[in-house]
Amino acid sequence: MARKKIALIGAGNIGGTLAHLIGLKELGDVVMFDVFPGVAAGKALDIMQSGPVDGFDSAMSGTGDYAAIAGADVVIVTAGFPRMPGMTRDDLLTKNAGVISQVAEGIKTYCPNAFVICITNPLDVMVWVLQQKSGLPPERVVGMAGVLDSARFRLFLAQEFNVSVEDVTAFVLGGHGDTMVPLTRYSTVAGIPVPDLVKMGWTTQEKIDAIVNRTANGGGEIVKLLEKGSAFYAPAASAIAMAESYLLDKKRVLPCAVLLNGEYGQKDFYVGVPVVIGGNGVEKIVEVQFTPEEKAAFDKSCDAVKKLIEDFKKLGV
Ligand SMILES: NC(=O)c1ccc[n+]([C@@H]2O[C@H](COP(=O)([O-])OP(=O)(O)OC[C@H]3O[C@@H](n4cnc5c(N)ncnc54)[C@H](O)[C@@H]3O)[C@@H](O)[C@H]2O)c1
Ligand SMILES: O=C(O)C[C@H](O)C(=O)O
Repeated sequence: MARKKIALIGAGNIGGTLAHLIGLKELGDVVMFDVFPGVAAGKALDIMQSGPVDGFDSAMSGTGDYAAIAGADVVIVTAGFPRMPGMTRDDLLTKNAGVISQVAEGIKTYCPNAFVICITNPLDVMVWVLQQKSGLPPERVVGMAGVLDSARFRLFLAQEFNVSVEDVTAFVLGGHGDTMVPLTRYSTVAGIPVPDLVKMGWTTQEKIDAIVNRTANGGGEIVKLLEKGSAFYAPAASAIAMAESYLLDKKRVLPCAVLLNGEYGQKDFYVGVPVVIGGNGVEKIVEVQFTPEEKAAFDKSCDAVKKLIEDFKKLGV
C-alpha cells in the first residue's frame, strides 16, 4: 500500500515542525508548499536527512507550485503571518485573508478530496474562509486551536496538582481569541472534576481562576517571550493529533473549530467545540450541557467570531 501524502501549505516555523513530526511518526510522505520555495525545499531535504538517524523513510519535497500537492490525503495550512508583540490575532485578518483565499483555490484545484486542517490566524474566521472558498464539505475542513488551548490548560493544571499531564483532561471551547472558554467543570484529574478537587482542598478557586486566565492568554505569553513570531512546537503537535485521528480512523474526541449548523444554538460559522474525528473527517459534533454562565461565555465568544466575519466581508477579498 502506498504511503499517505500530506501537503503542508506554509513552510515556516509550524510547517517545518509538522514535517519533522510526520517523519518521526511515519505518517506519510510530505510536500511542503511556500511562497519561498527554496525554504520549503531546504527544510524538506534537511528533515529527510534526519531519516537515516531516526529510522524513517518519508519522502519530503518543497515547492512553489500548487500542482505538487495533487492528490494529497491531508493538507495542513499554516501559510500567512504570525502576530508580533502588541498585536491581537484579529489584527492578522487583512493580511491572512488574502493568503487563505489563494490557498483555498490551490486545494480546490488539486486535492478536493483531502482532509484539511487550518492553523492560520485568526483561526475561526480563516478556517471558515478556507471552507467557503474551497467548497470542500465542512466535515473535511477543520480548524486547529482547541487541542492547543486544552493542552496548555492541561499542563498548567498538572503543574498545580503535581501530577502527570497524562492524567489530566481538559476542554477549551469557543473562538481562539481572548474570549475562549476553558471549561473547568469538564476538566479532570484521573476523572475527578476540578471543582470537586477544589472542594477536597487540593487547590483553591483563586488558583484555578489564575490558571484559566493564563490559559486564555497562553498564546500571548509566548509571543511576548519570543519577540518575533508565535508558538510552534505545541501547535504543530496539536495538528498532528488531529491528522493522526483522521488517517488512523482513531475517532478521538478533540476540541476543534467546525462549522456549526444549529448545534449549541449557533449556525453558519466556525467555532471550537468537541468533535469526533475519524476516517470520514468530523464524524460527530458533541453538544455538552452548559450552565447559564458557561453558555453566556460561549455565546460571547461566538459573537466575537461573528463580528470578525463581518469585518472580513467588508474587506471584499
Ligand atoms: N491556530 C492556532 O492555534 C495557531 C497556533 C500558532 C500559530 N498560528 C498561526 O499560524 C500561522 C503560521 O505560523 P508560523 O509560526 O508557522 O509562521 P511563519 O511565519 O513561521 O510561517 C508562515 C509561512 O507562510 C508562508 N506564506 C506566506 N504567505 C504565503 C502564501 N500566500 N502561500 C504560501 N505560503 C505563504 C511564509 O513564507 C512562511 O514560510 C500564523 O498565522 C499564526 O498566527 C495559529
Ligand atoms: O498566539 C498566537 O498568536 C499564536 C497562536 O494562536 C497561539 O495560541 O499560540
